[in-house]
Amino acid sequence: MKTQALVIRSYGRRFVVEIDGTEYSATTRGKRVDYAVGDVVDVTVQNAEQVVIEGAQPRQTLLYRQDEWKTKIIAANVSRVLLVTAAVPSPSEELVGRCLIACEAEGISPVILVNKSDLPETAAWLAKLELYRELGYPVVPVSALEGADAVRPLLEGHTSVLVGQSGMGKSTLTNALLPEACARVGDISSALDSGRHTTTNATLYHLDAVSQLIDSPGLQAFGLAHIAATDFIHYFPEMRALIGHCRFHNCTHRNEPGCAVKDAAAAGKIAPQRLALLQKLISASGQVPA
Ligand SMILES: Nc1nc2c(ncn2[C@@H]2O[C@H](COP(=O)(O)OP(=O)(O)OP(=O)(O)O)[C@@H](O)[C@H]2O)c(=O)[nH]1
Ligand SMILES: [Zn+2]
Repeated sequence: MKTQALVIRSYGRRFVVEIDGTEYSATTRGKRVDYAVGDVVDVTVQNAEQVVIEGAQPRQTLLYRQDEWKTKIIAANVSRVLLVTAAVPSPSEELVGRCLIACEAEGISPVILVNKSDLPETAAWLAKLELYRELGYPVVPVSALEGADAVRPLLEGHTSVLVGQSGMGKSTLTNALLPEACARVGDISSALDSGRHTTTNATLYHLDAVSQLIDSPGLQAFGLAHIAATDFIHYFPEMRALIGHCRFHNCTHRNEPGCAVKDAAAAGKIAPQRLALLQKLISASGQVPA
């Protein structure tokens, strides 16, 4: 029987999909394995436990990161990214900036969750993140240990994904947010989890009839090699009005005279770390802007 299914768990090469609330273990045809949690896929049902994925329906959004060599899909069809940060252990502001750019590039609305608000170290980290609130990104303090209720209203009607460095509290948040009945992982997932070489890439949970939450594994870097050098500036909201105002159309905003972006930074209108990130992304892209 052929039908459609939702990918709810990814192990890299194997998947768990859901059809009408029932989980199936899924393999793919041939070498194609680039399916992601959140994908709606066409499947052939083989028996009560197994399906084969034949292909994917077009995606509304695809959140992924890419270094020089490798693409890492985070999730498909998400409408909201919850960027989970915390004052401990050692948050990276650059990672926050990069994740925001990935969201902007895909047209997904990001929210910065500042977890562990119960810790005294949080105040200083919140002060640093004030810049991002000024740029228009919601910055929401929360304590997963104390209940995570501040997050609930953000999830209604969305497929949301938790993204962030290891140890920031994504799993703790997920557990705090899940309705009691969903907290346990289904039988198929448990069976695959206990197998060999099963790196879980992400898991989708149903919060209610219209809201889904995807937990993704911790990341240490956020490669943006899929974005063209000249496109980066479009994803910095504070720089958009300056596009086309540099003297050179292929300005790298580094050493060129008449650079509108550097002038704005010198006048205090653009934060130094934002200019530095733009310059770094353009250099790292290795592409000479056309
Ligand atoms: N004080 C405090 N500690 C928290 C809070 N949320 C999580 N933690 C702790 O932070 C540590 C990491 O939490 P996890 O939920 O495992 O973090 P994670 O982001 O899922 O980490 P990865 O699985 O490596 O991606 C654990 O020791 C949690 O108990 C919080 O709100 N307050
Ligand atoms: Zn410039």
